[in-house]
Amino acid sequence: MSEVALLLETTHFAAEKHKTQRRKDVEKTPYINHPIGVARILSHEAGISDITVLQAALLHDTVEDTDTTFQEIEEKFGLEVRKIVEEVTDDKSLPRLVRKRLQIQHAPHCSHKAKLVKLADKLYNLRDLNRSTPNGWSAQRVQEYFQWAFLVVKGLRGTNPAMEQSLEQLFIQKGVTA
Ligand SMILES: Nc1nc2c(ncn2[C@@H]2O[C@H](COP(=O)(O)OP(=O)(O)O)[C@@H](OP(=O)(O)OP(=O)(O)O)[C@H]2O)c(=O)[nH]1
Ligand SMILES: [Mn+2]
Repeated sequence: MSEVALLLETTHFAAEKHKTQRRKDVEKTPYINHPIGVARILSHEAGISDITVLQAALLHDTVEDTDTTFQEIEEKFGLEVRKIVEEVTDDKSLPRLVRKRLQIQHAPHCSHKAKLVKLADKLYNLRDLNRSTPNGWSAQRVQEYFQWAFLVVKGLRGTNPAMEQSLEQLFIQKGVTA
C-alpha cells in the first residue's frame, strides 16, 4: 500500500473506532477531530513525515478510549505502530491521579517517536482548553491541567524544538513555571 493510502486507511480505522464519541466541550465536537489534529500538528508544525509516527498519532487514543486492542493494531498496521501506541496509552483501570503521576514518571523514558506523539497530544489539548472549557471543568481544574502538562513536557525536552517552543509559550501565558 502507498503511504497516502496507508494514512487514509489509518484515519478511516480511527474514525470508525471513535465514531460514537464526542469531546467534552460544549459543542460536543466529534472525538476524531482530536487524533486528526494531533497528526496534523506533527506534519504541519513539527515537520514530521515518518508514516509510523503519523499513524500512531491517529491511533493514539483508540485503545485507551475504545474497544480496540493492541493485537488488532499490530495485525492491521504492524509492530512498530503498535509499540508507539502502547507507549502513549494510559492504563484506564488505574485511578486518575495514579495515571497522571505515571505519565510524569514515564515521559523521559519513552522512545523518540512516542515523545513526538506525546508532545503533539499535549499541545492539541492545551490549545483546546484555551479555546473552550470542557463541561464541568472549573478554572482551577484547567490551571491544574496546565501545571501537570508542564511536568510531563519537562520530561520530553530535547525532542522537537517547534512543538516545545509552542508549548513553552502556552505555559508562560498561563504563568506556569517550575
Ligand atoms: N482539552 C480538552 N480535552 C478533552 C476534551 N474532550 C476530551 N478531552 C480529553 O480529556 C483528557 C484530559 O482530561 P483528564 O480529565 O485530565 O483526563 P482523563 O480523561 O484521562 O481522566 C485528554 O485525554 P488524552 O488525549 O488521553 O491526553 P492526556 O491529558 O491524558 O495526556 C483529552 O484528549 C476537550 O473538549 N478539551
Ligand atoms: Mn489524546
